[in-house]
Amino acid sequence: MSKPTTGDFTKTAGWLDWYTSPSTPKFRLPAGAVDAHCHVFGPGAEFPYAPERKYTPCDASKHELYALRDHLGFARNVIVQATCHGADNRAMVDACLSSGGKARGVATVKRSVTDEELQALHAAGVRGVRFNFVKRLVDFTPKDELLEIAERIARLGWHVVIYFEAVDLPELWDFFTALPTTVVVDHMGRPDVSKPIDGPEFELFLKFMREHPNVWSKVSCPERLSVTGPKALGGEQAAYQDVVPFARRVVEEFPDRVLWGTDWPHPNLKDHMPDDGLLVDFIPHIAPTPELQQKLLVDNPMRLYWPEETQGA
Ligand SMILES: O=C(O)c1cc(C(=O)O)oc(=O)c1
Repeated sequence: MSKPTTGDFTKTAGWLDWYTSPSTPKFRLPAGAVDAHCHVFGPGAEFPYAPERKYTPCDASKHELYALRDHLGFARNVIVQATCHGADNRAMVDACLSSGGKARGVATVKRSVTDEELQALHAAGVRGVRFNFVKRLVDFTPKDELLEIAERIARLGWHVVIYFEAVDLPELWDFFTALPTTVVVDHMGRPDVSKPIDGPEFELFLKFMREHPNVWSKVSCPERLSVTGPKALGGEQAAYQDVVPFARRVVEEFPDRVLWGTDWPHPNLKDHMPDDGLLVDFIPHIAPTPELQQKLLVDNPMRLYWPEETQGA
């Protein structure tokens, strides 16, 4: 992979660029595996970053994403709109459209989006919208506005992806449980993995999934959640051990409602940039059997993003 650029933009101070020479994973992904959470950034010269953004990244183009997909052994991608592009979905849509059917997308839209625009997003491969509640990433959007969007996209058969931090789940509970669609939680709702797995915070998250069969979770981002590591660098085969019990618990209890993604190009990491090949080697620690791996990496994302290929299967 070539070196990242930033076009006319100046990166946020301390920005870490993606890892340019990922190792070849030792773990062999099942055929048809989907990287169900990744992003594209710009390139800024072609797809400018949004004026309201909270960070300015390095560029991370569709070409780099496809190269990573092929290198790691994934068959497809789900490209999630990154907050640095606001509700301007052009970079994500362009990446979906030029993937030859190998990418689907999750968009960010405003209440003012027209039905024609939603139809165009659908035609490009978008199958969900993302609602973000992480305060360092976005400004607050009123919940009645989000509910109105959710009701409109439900008619298209799309789902809602939510990103929030564990401490905020009690306050967001009523809103999340009122959503009329499948609801996919980013990065397990960001548990504090230094707290006990059977403590009240993670128990609330498990209860959220247990009591609401429309709620799914991405068991992604160990590199973001880990406190004690070790880091996925230098050939480490047992990275982020403190995250393993949390992710494994979700995979084992809800095997048909979990997704996995690289989160490339890993926005806003402060400590280190992981080797994406070693991140793939993390998967069998949290999904230890071939059956769980098949569901996590193939069956579940295909059911959600390419249902037309799985119906009747
Ligand atoms: O934790 C983050 O900083 C982060 C940011 C974004 C985004 O800016 O869209 O997406 C993610 O999945 C994670």
